[in-house]
Amino acid sequence: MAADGDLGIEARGVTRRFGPVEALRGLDISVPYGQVTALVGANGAGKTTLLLILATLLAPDSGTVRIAGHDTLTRPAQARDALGWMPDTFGVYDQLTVDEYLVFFADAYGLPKQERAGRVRALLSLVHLEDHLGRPVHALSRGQKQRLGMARALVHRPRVLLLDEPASGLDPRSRIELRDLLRSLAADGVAVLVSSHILSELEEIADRVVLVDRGRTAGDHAMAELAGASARVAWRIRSLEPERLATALAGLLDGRPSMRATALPGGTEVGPLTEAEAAGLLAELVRADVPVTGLAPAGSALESAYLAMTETRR
Ligand SMILES: Nc1ncnc2c1ncn2[C@@H]1O[C@H](COP(=O)(O)OP(=O)(O)OP(=O)(O)O)[C@@H](O)[C@H]1O
Repeated sequence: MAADGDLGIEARGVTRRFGPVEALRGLDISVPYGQVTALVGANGAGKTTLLLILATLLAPDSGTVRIAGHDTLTRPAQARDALGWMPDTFGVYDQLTVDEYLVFFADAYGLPKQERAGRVRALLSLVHLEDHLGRPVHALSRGQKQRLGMARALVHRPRVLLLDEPASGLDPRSRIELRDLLRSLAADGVAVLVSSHILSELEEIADRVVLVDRGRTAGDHAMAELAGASARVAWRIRSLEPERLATALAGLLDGRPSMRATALPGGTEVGPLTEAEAAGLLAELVRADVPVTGLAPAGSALESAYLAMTETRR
């Protein structure tokens, strides 16, 4: 566990209500510097509410929030200086050009005038929007707006970065670039907190996963622990004789209700299994003379872990 001084974000016992809805019910979260932490949870779990509170845009009803060591209630300006925020929806500055938009935020953060033009150019190049200089923001596509939002969040070189669903509108290449950018920011010591429903992507980006369930923290895990050899995931098995495979699997899985076998166009999905269990299953299929031509993990380990964690609580 990281020491207090290593934490870019530290929130304790955060509650927030909207009328009768208890969006947050005593949530705790710690986000260390130098790591990407993923925030995952079902629709309505409270992720956006938490991010808005961390970004000082919404006040909690109770609890404490520290950004880069600054209490957001007593030292909001210092907290804001330390953090970059990329919301899931874009702002209301559509009439500005792409560069005017970034200059506006550079000014708002008090960037010295002589640094401004260089910083704006560097940011546009970082998010691959340099060809859009001078174009109005409203003429950008959704994904391009998201990339501009990323540049905006980084204008003042924040030590803490909050991103709400940053990959939702991005094309495949931009997603890979976002992943690389977040990894390099973490390598530079930034504390990154990113919420997303795309678990297979988070698996490649995040060092840690915080699971939010109905307004509370329901788990805090190192990705290596969830996605390592001991993680249980679904496996895809191919056979020259699918019917024989199905019969053998039905026998082998009988009496193991937590295990499923589903025939899919690309093979039969079986699981969840650890690597050792998958190897054991393969040996049994071979012993039963099933002509197996392939066995490989299917889907994402984080997805399986998420489904297992949310299942056990219902
Ligand atoms: N401004 C608001 N007024 C009323 N209720 C709200 C408001 N904002 C959020 N809520 C409620 O608070 C709960 C948490 O919402 P929140 O947007 O934080 O969830 P989320 O985890 O971000 O969900 P999603 O994955 O769908 O984006 C939901 O029940 C939602 O309906």
